[in-house]
Amino acid sequence: MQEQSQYTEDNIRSLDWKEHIRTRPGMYIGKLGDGSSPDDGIYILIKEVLDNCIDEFVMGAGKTIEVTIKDRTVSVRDYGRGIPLGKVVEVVSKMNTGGKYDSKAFKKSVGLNGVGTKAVNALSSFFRVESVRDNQQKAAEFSAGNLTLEEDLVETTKRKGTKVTFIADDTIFKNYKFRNDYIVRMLKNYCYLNKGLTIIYNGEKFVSENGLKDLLQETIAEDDMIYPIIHLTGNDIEIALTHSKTQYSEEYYSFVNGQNTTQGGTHLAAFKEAVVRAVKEFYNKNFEASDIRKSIVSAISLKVEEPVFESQTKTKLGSTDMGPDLPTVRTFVNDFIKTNLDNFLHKNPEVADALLRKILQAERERKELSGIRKLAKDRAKKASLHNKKLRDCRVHLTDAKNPRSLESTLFITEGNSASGSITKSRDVNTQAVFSLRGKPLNTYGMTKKIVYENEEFNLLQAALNIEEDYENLRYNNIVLATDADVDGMHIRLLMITFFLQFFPELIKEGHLYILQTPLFRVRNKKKTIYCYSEEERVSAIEELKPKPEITRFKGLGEISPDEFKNFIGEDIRLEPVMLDKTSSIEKLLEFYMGKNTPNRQEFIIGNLKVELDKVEN
Ligand SMILES: Nc1ncnc2c1ncn2[C@@H]1O[C@H](COP(=O)(O)OP(=O)(O)OP(=O)(O)O)[C@@H](O)[C@H]1O
Repeated sequence: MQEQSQYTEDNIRSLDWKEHIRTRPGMYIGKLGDGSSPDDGIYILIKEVLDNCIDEFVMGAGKTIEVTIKDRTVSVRDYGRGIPLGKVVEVVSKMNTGGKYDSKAFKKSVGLNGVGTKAVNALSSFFRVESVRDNQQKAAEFSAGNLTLEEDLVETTKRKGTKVTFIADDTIFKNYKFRNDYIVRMLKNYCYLNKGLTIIYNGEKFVSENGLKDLLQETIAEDDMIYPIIHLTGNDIEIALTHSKTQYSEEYYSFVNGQNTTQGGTHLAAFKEAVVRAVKEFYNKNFEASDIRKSIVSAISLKVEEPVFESQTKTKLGSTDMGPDLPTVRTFVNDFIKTNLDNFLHKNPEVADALLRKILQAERERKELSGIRKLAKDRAKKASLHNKKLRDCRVHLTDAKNPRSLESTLFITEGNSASGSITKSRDVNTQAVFSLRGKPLNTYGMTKKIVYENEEFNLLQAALNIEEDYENLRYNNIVLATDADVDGMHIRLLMITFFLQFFPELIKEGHLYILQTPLFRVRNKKKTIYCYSEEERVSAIEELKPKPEITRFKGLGEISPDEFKNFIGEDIRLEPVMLDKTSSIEKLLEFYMGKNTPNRQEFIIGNLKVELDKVEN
């Protein structure tokens, strides 16, 4: 009753655009992470600005885009037509204002809502837009979406185009840092999808001549391919595919109107189905779909009119049709692949033979595994009922409707006290804990059978729920939380080996992380600072002068649950395990785990670098 009587006119608020974006940033730019994941909002900000430049390129205006990132200042310059000078302020600060609503030309663009730049503007502590046309320039500056400066029109000799500079607001994006490799990957993707476009990023030049073929070439090494990349292009569709010798699972890249749809959607579903159907028809055999798709490495790009995405971040296509009064996405993709893949296989019998051998091999392996798999599954089921290894959380990645699903995290720990501390201090909604019993098995050189036979791995696989495919992955973040001593490093290495060998996509798609834990605590009566490096320690001591107390943390087990909360809560620091080329998975494993390299192992354990791609071959 009390509550109802408090409900008056005063309770009804309507937010203005800036406020709305700033109170609900997730709706516009997705995750508010610190930049350690490629789908964090700070990268979406860049993308929103870039998408407008790309639209200009697609219109035939401006072949070069310059991107500069210095610390936290991002600037993006295109040589397109330039925003109409009288509208420069409006298009970046008035919701649903844009030039793409009724233009036929923009039907196949991703920018239609008239929202993107406004979101960037509202979420930036500094935002400047400059447009040049007909030797005149108009510029304006904002802070958190509020106009702070509007320059008069001035004469200029600059080339026409638009330049946007912004600094993401660190009261919204806390502790963020741009990761160069994520940005490079994003920019490269733009190049693959826009042949002829040059992007210059901090002076480095990116350009692609062969589109999706170049993309795959980057992901998989020539000698890991069962047959050379098949690259098929048509009106509004481009696909590329091959099969890997070493990779167990399936790998897909998908794009719609130049947008990387990291969560797939109707076009990807259609592509998977179409490949299976075309292959079955070509060989005239009723193969299992999973045998055909096993080890596939592929990409599809589609152009759809007025696409519908499932959110403003545009990572999943929802459209069922190619556009108004056009066939369905499914029919379109299917027809294209049926005709063109079939033709290709007829014309290239050596590829057809290689593919057939691969499918038959997958079939054999599946049958071999099926007996043991069933056993293992039953065992895992029984065990998971009272799985002491797993302390699960409530929200999982598979609960797509729950906005917190992206936060779902599985900590893999070792040692009773560390597991205990994490279990006590975690957020039971989103953080689960899997405890290893001592050192896990070294899986280097073993076959997938071991994942089923080894109880620990089998339970881990069951917890992750990726036995059939990655779509059912239950946690967005898989975090290795081991001590920073030699044993801990070794366990970390063994676990990375395990994932590299059997689930490389988890690494490629950025799900695997290493938990950073502080080396020191520096505090005085008023303040506590946790330090993750020597430099941080020095500056903390400086800050808390004259006589702070300094404690060195040796292992995770030593840190009390209360204290642990500070490291796995909001301020959690995660270092992603990165892998740029599957190409070298074999070589990498050999390098890391090769039996003949005890010296190397010593070296690695002492100097374990998280970025695996830095290994020299
Ligand atoms: N680099 C640019 N060159 C030319 N015009 C631009 C540029 N950036 C923005 N504009 C103009 O500003 C308008 C608003 O851009 P904004 O990013 O806010 O929305 P949008 O691209 O129309 O749609 P979306 O919400 O999907 O991003 C665009 O429609 C376009 O007319």
